[in-house]
Amino acid sequence: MTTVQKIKDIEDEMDKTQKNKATSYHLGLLKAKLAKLRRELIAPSGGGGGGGGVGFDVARTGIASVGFVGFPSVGKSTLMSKLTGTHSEVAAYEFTTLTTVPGTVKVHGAPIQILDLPGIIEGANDNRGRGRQVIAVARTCNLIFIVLDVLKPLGDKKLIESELEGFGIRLNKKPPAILVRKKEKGGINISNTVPLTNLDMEGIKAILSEYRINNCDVAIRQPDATPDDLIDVIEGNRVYIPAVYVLNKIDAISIEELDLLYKIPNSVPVSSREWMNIDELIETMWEALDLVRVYTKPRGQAPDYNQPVVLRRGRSSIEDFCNSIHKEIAKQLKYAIVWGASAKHSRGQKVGLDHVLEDEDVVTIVKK
Ligand SMILES: Nc1nc2c(ncn2[C@@H]2O[C@H](COP(=O)(O)OP(=O)(O)OP(=O)(O)O)[C@@H](O)[C@H]2O)c(=O)[nH]1
Ligand SMILES: [K+]
Ligand SMILES: [Mg+2]
Repeated sequence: MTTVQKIKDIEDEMDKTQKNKATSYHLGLLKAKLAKLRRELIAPSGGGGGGGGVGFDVARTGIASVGFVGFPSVGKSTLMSKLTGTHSEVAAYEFTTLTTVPGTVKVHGAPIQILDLPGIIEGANDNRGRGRQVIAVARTCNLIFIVLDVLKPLGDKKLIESELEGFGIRLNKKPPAILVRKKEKGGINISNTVPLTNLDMEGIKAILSEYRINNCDVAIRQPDATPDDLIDVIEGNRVYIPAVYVLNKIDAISIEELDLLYKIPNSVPVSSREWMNIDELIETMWEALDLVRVYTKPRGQAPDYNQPVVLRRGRSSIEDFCNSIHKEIAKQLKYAIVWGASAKHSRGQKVGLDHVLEDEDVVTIVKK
């Protein structure tokens, strides 16, 4: 039996199994088995897997990258070309784009790399089409634009999501607040700081046993944690990436139809070809990227608002700020003065290397 058939069998059995207390253990086992098979499926039998393959790996530039994922001919290249001014072939036939095409767009002073990708088809993680390479690139992006054709958005949305999920990409989700610490002995210890709604002891035990984990501490701090969350933590190779649903070709539908589309969370309706609502799309991109702009103020002078130093959230300390200007600066720092949201007061706060900056802060570096 092939892995794909085995997966299908388990999915069928899960569909047939009623979800209740008595079946928690059984369902937990099935879910863990399924996760292991899916891993087998995407693990490369020869060459790469995580890597892109010829033409898929492109040089990364800019502070963050946005990957365009979608079925063929939904308008990915039309959008990317107009957004960045970089040429990427557009045509009415499917699979016009055959490789990663990079471009750059400057948003609020920050250069953002845009990666136009080939269309994917259902069964991408079964390596049909170029799905595997496309999704491998998507896995390394800071934001994914899932581009949908408004004439068939909902069905396509589900399919694309499940292709990405199959590759360990978790969209618009935080890593689960679950800790699994394996030990040499002592059996299994499960503790939860919150009442659990989707996970019970039987289910947890089944999953651990399927992974042959006999000694460990499990600490759960998330009330709605699911068996899949636990499996994600055990598997450990998941990536958590924000996604925006770009509903393209709104020029082809009526206002009434458009009203319904607005109900899809994290979505922006646009027309790439007619350049409709692109401003909202860019603003949404900016917010989803969650970048931190820092303006430099030389001592005794006005801040330079034209050339922000752009940092990523979580890597926005004074040290990160110094390093992004020049490797030596952090060593020479006596202290920094900060104005803005991260500062305790408006007079300018004296801070050290580990101070965390916020978007639009102003910084003066004082050297030793
Ligand atoms: N009506 C309408 N047509 C569009 C829009 N954007 C793109 N198209 C058309 O859709 C077709 C496919 O556009 P592409 O940009 O090549 O689509 P793609 O997603 O890059 O396609 P592949 O690279 O083949 O996956 C072309 O005929 C475009 O002119 C839009 O906003 N409205
Ligand atoms: K096309
Ligand atoms: Mg294209």
